[in-house]
Amino acid sequence: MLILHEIFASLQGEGPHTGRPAFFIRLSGCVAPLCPWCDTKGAWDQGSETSVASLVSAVKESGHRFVVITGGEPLRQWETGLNELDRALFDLGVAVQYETSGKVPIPEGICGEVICSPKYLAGAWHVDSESLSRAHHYKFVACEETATAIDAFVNAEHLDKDRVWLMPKGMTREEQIERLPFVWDHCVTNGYRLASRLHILAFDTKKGI
Ligand SMILES: C[S@@+](CC[C@H](N)C(=O)[O-])C[C@H]1O[C@@H](n2cnc3c(N)ncnc32)[C@H](O)[C@@H]1O
Ligand SMILES: Nc1nc2[nH]cc(C(=O)O)c2c(=O)[nH]1
Ligand code: SF4
Ligand SMILES: [Mg+2]
Repeated sequence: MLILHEIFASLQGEGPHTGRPAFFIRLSGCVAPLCPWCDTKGAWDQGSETSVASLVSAVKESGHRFVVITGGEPLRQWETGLNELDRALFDLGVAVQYETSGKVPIPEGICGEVICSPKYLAGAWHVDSESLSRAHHYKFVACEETATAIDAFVNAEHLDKDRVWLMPKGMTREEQIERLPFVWDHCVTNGYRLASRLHILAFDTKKGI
């Protein structure tokens, strides 16, 4: 059984697959320390038990061939059903992409592609550094206060800059637009990729999009 917050069809709004039609599965619950600026706080504790089989059926019925599994922190449910969902979708030939903070280890042998968004909170990084190497892309939440810490982290962990994405911090359209030039310049200076938050630019704070 998985604890599910919501499912919806949309476009991937962030990162390397931006603009790609996607079926979203948002699992419930996160792990400490929680991000004070999280734009999905409702997923921290609101959810209901849902079987793997019913989620597989929902994906099949949707007709989508690309599934984004997010949260909350989805990988905390790996041993209680997510591993079965991962394998079932792989067997169906559906492409899967995970959104994870990396606060919990990225499981060995995971079939889906992993986008890890390491969190810098209260002056420290909260990411399982062993599993960093299992991530395919790194997506940092960037603002004026975190830019230097991101640079230091990328260098210390020897991350491949071609797989490093900076995404402006901001849960509203206004914040996104305001911060975009700063993050753009920081990407130009440091050779990172820029990830917009297209769904926020299109729909602002609307939920389930
Ligand atoms: C809600 S999180 C869920 C997945 C996972 N817990 C994580 O943090 O990666 C999905 C994405 O939204 C990003 N995010 C959440 N709140 C944000 C904000 N206020 N500004 C920019 N990105 C944010 C996260 O960094 C992550 O890349
Ligand atoms: N459209 C859209 N794209 C997204 N990419 C990652 C999201 C997430 O909340 O994990 C997200 C989301 O909430 N909506
Ligand atoms: S790790 Fe992700 S879901 Fe959890 S509080 Fe941070 S941004 Fe929100
Ligand atoms: Mg989101």
